[in-house]
Amino acid sequence: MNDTMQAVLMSGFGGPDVLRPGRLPIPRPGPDDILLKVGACGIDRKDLLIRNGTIRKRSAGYRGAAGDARDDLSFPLVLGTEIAGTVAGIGANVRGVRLGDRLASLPRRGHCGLCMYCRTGRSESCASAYFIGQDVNGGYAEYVLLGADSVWPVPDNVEFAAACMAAAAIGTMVRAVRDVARVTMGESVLITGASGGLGVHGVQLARLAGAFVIAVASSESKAALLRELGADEVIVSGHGEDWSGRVIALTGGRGADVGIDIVGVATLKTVLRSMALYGRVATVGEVGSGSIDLRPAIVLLRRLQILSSYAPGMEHLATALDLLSRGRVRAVIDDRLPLAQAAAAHARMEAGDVNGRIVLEP
Ligand SMILES: NC(=O)c1ccc[n+]([C@@H]2O[C@H](COP(=O)([O-])OP(=O)(O)OC[C@H]3O[C@@H](n4cnc5c(N)ncnc54)[C@H](O)[C@@H]3O)[C@@H](O)[C@H]2O)c1
Ligand SMILES: [Zn+2]
Repeated sequence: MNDTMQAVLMSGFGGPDVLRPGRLPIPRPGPDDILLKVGACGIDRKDLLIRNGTIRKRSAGYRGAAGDARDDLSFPLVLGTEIAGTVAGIGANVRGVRLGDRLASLPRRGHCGLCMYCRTGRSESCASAYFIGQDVNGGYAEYVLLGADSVWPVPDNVEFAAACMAAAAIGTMVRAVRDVARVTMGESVLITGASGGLGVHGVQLARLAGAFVIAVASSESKAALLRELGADEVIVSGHGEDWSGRVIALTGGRGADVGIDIVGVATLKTVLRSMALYGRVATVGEVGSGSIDLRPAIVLLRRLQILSSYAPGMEHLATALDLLSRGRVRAVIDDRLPLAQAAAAHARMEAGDVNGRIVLEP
């Protein structure tokens, strides 16, 4: 094995041009590491937020010590949290993984396994977990280090370009649709940001749950794809418009039973206005600092529940891979690009010109 690898190096915060192809030593697995040869790495919106400086700090879990001052990210950094590939090296403490195994990863690792959250199936809230492609180098590279606590086997009939999305783009929506909003047969479900990486899978999952699906998208070409994926109705709207009247009309004057808001500041208020009495709203998007003004009466008088759907867990990753394998959900791949095209892919996502996920294939 040659001892260097191709990687996309982020030289600092800025526009897409801070991402440049370069070379790094192939990382050596420590005792708790799995060395993965990357088959595919999806580009998550979070990668853009790290690159443009919206997210500037390491996560609190990085050193495992709660209360430590959080350090600034250091450069060069390799982005990439949505990873699938083949095991190429195994640390001495890792059990249950063999060379050549095909694996997909959660966006984080380092779960302690002992805290209240780890022991109750909520390890996404473990204080010692840290992020791949933020705190440590990620998947925009030929090789990446993962943890045994962050991986799940990929079924033989699922290609890496689909498997890499199983955690963030699909698993997050499994949690939002099934566990948080608890969508049931016959309900109406409104989904914003529907043509993005999370949304295209959320539409399919809500339909799979038996719902009547109303998707919001920004162009007619995106609407056509959403209909093909199972959306019953698509509202085509410019960013910032109030389309709640359309939702009310499409639901016979009642409003939607469930709202899955994948955008955030730009849409949450309109989602709340679109809800039926007793509506449940799951917020998925927006880690920026913007805010909305909210009249508490709208929540009270409509008897609304506003819920958070934070991050996929291992069970969501496993379920997503199973759904892909059984053909119940289709991974929507906008484009497959070599590592050298990472900056161009970021530019396209900034322009909003993407249906589903762009996937890098080293
Ligand atoms: N809750 C979680 O665990 C979790 C996990 C992954 C991603 N996310 C977040 O979910 C969001 C979506 O992620 P993604 O990877 O699908 O992103 P994406 O870029 O693939 O898709 C975002 C979609 O939102 C639309 N959009 C963007 N700005 C808009 C605006 N102002 N008004 C209306 N529509 C707008 C875009 O056109 C696009 O269709 C991001 O905020 C991301 O950080 C959350
Ligand atoms: Zn823990």
